[in-house]
Order: sequence, then C-alpha cells, then structure tokens
Amino acid sequence: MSDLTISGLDAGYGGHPIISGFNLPPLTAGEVVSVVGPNGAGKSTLLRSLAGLIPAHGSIRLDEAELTRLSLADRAKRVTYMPQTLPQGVALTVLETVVASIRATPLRGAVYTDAQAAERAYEVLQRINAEALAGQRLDRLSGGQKQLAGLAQALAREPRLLLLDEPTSALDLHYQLRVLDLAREAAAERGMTVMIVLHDLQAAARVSDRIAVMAKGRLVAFGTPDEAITPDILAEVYRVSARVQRCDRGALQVMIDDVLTG
Ligand SMILES: Nc1ncnc2c1ncn2[C@@H]1O[C@H](COP(=O)(O)OP(=O)(O)OP(=O)(O)O)[C@@H](O)[C@H]1O
Repeated sequence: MSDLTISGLDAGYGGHPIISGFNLPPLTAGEVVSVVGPNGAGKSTLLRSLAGLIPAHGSIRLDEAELTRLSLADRAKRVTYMPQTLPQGVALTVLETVVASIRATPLRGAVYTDAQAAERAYEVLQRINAEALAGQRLDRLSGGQKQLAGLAQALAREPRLLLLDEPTSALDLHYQLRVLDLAREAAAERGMTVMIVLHDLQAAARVSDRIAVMAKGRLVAFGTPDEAITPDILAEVYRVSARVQRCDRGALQVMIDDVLTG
C-alpha cells in the first residue's frame, strides 16, 4: 500500500509558480525522507504546500485521503509542519506550548485531563532530552532551545505526516544527531511518514531511508542515499566536484574537492 503519493503538484506565491508538475514516488508509513538541494530550490515551498499553508494544485494522497480536498482543520489532524523559525513573542512556558499541541490533537488531546496532558507533554520533552526547558518561557530561549521546543510540539501531535523544515540548523552536534535519531524512532514506532529538509548531506544519509534532491522547483534525483548522493548529482545540483564514499563503519561521507565555476 502506498501511503503518501504526490503527483502533478503546482505551488508558488502570488500566482508565481515555484514548483510545477512535481511528482514524488510513493512513500510508506514509517519512512524517513530527506529533501535536500540548493538555496531557493523550493524545499520549504514543497513542505508548506503539503501542509496546506500555501495554495497548491495537483494530488497529495495520504492513505485514503486526498489532502487538497480536505479542510485545513482536517488536514491539520493528519499533517504537522515545523517551520524553520518558530513564532516570536510567545509568553508561554515550553511545557504549556507542548500541552497546547496535545490539546490541538483531536482524538487524544480531547480525552486527557489537564494533569494527563501535562504528564504526556513532559514525557515528550524527556524523549528529546529537553525536560530542563519545561518551565522556561519560549520567548526567552536560545535559537537551538526554541528548535527543540518546536520539535516537542510537533512530535506531541503524533501526525501521520511530519514535515520538519531544517529542524537541526541551530542545534549543537549532540542535539543534531539526537533529533535526527528521534525522527527515525518516531517514524518507526508510530508509523509516521517523516519528511525533513536538510542541508547537511551526511546527516541526510544517516537519517533517511530515501533522499529527494531538488533544484529549481524540480525533483532531480530520488532514491536511497547511495542512489541520490553521487558525484554526478552533486556536480549538477551544487556545482561542486565531490567524492562520495562509505567509511569503514558504513556512514556515507561526502568530500568536496572543488567548487565548479563557469
Ligand atoms: N513567502 C514567499 N513569497 C514569495 N516568494 C517566496 C516566498 N517564500 C519563498 N519564495 C521564493 O520561492 C523560491 C523557493 O524558496 P524556498 O524557501 O522554497 O527554497 P528552499 O529550497 O527552502 O531554500 P533554502 O534552502 O534557502 O531555505 C525562492 O525563489 C523564494 O524566493
């Protein structure tokens, strides 16, 4: 059974197309897919269009539902988008924002007492080693701490499709790896499909079952990390001369030799 299928997707801003006729082979529940590509390739636009945050035409099928035909409220029950930057000026504690996320999750949120929702929110924070942030105000956190809080809010909703837009850009090395490992765990244990925009190709290879490489609003390559991250594709998309190899522990490594000019 195919769980997420995107076909003929057009999306853009103010009538100006950024993505057009975009197709992605079917993704299955439990799968982690990274979306990589140069600045301005349309990665965030793709995620925003899947989340219903910008107008889009075409087909986005998630399980049996055609997302483009659902109301935003029904779509939000299935899809959660974590943006690159969280809203400013939220004077709530991190725990309160995670509780609000749980409350906004139908089925589960509605049946919890206040104490149960707070307990569940604390568990989610513990899961990402961020329980120390529980009592801190969101608007007083560092950039990386805000990202962790945003991730906790997103995980707490337990969506079918979780869209993470550069979720590790402000995180230190430990939390980058931790957050990506958590995304994998969440996908496997809860049967979510997770799409993550990343710039770090080695991190993308580590976390992903498959990688989508985008450039200029198009899908340039899609496949396992070994299929999608090749010297030819890196030269075409990023204009760099690179070597790609597996280290003796199996991790994919990308070595950049030169920037291609001309
Ligand atoms: N709100 C907006 N209004 C108008 N154009 C936009 C808007 N957001 C993005 N764009 C344009 O859409 C194109 C794709 O942007 P997008 O943010 O999707 O790229 P990206 O691949 O996520 O880039 P980056 O890696 O730099 O975050 C760019 O040309 C950008 O200028």
